[in-house]
Amino acid sequence: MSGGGEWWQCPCPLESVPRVRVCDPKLLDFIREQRPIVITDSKLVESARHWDLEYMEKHMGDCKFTVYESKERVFMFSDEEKNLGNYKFTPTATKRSMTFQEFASEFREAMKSKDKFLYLQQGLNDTVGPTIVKDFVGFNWTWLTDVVKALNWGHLTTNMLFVSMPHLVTPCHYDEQENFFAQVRGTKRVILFHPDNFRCLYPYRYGHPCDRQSQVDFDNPDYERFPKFKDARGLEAILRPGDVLYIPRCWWHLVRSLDELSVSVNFWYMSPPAIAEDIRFPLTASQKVAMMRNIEQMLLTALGSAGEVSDFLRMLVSGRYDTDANHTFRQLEM
Ligand SMILES: O=C(O)CCC(=O)C(=O)O
Ligand SMILES: [Fe+2]
Repeated sequence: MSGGGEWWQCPCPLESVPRVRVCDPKLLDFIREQRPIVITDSKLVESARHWDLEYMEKHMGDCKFTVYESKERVFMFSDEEKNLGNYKFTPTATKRSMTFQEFASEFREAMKSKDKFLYLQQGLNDTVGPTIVKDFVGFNWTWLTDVVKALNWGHLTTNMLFVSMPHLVTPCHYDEQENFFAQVRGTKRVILFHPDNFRCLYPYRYGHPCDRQSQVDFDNPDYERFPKFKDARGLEAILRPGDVLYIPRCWWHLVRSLDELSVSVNFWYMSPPAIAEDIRFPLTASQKVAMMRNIEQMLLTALGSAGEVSDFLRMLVSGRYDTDANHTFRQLEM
């Protein structure tokens, strides 16, 4: 992927994510309909507005943070523990553990030497210093709790803290939780795709360490391998301090940090519990994604290897479901 300060050209056509004020009566409808929006003026993370490198270095305490280090600007997420299919895969980023003070000093060093890139990504917990805890308690939980209650979402699972050098990229992927993504400092550009772009974005298989990530390199798309990527249609949002982006579950997103230092905190929530009687047919695109994952998981567990799953799916589909259904009917009617 390209780096530097130039404006990155996304290969897909993009429209803008609507910006909606916190007091707008349509806000909850957007979220209920699972449409991404940028919520403004919520003051959700206002109490963290002074979180810069110096402040965090002083107040984060001695706890350890997960920091990814890479020679490239692209930080593809991977998890070897999820490698149930025993795929051969070498991550480009190294996962390290360090205090915030160590991170801050390596950050400054790397900004000068430009020989490596660092991205801190850590779930916030109560091991951070008391001043940060106070800022965290000062988040606008009153607003958030009311919204989450009105939406009937499940519980808050994680507040991920992202501290990034300029022009780093989290490549296109989807998560399985609802996300309020709050920009604290600096600017981020987020590209989003509706879950019905699944066939255009070619996720790695379930059981691969890069599960839920697109295989398409957005800087150099291989249209021969991934021909439907041409049909992908996205949305884009520029997030500045105070903006909160709602990323609905199973929506694809690619995130680029733009300036000196970017600090973001997300709020990952479990979706409303799926009660069998409440499931409406036909399924929504995100429910289909969830169903595909369940099927892939079941097949990998039952058949034991990625190769067996491949053979099984081919046997199921070849000459049967990969042909035009009407064509088959016409032939039968003759
Ligand atoms: O900010 C980033 O780099 C990634 C954020 C993200 O993927 C998320 O919050 O789900
Ligand atoms: Fe994500």
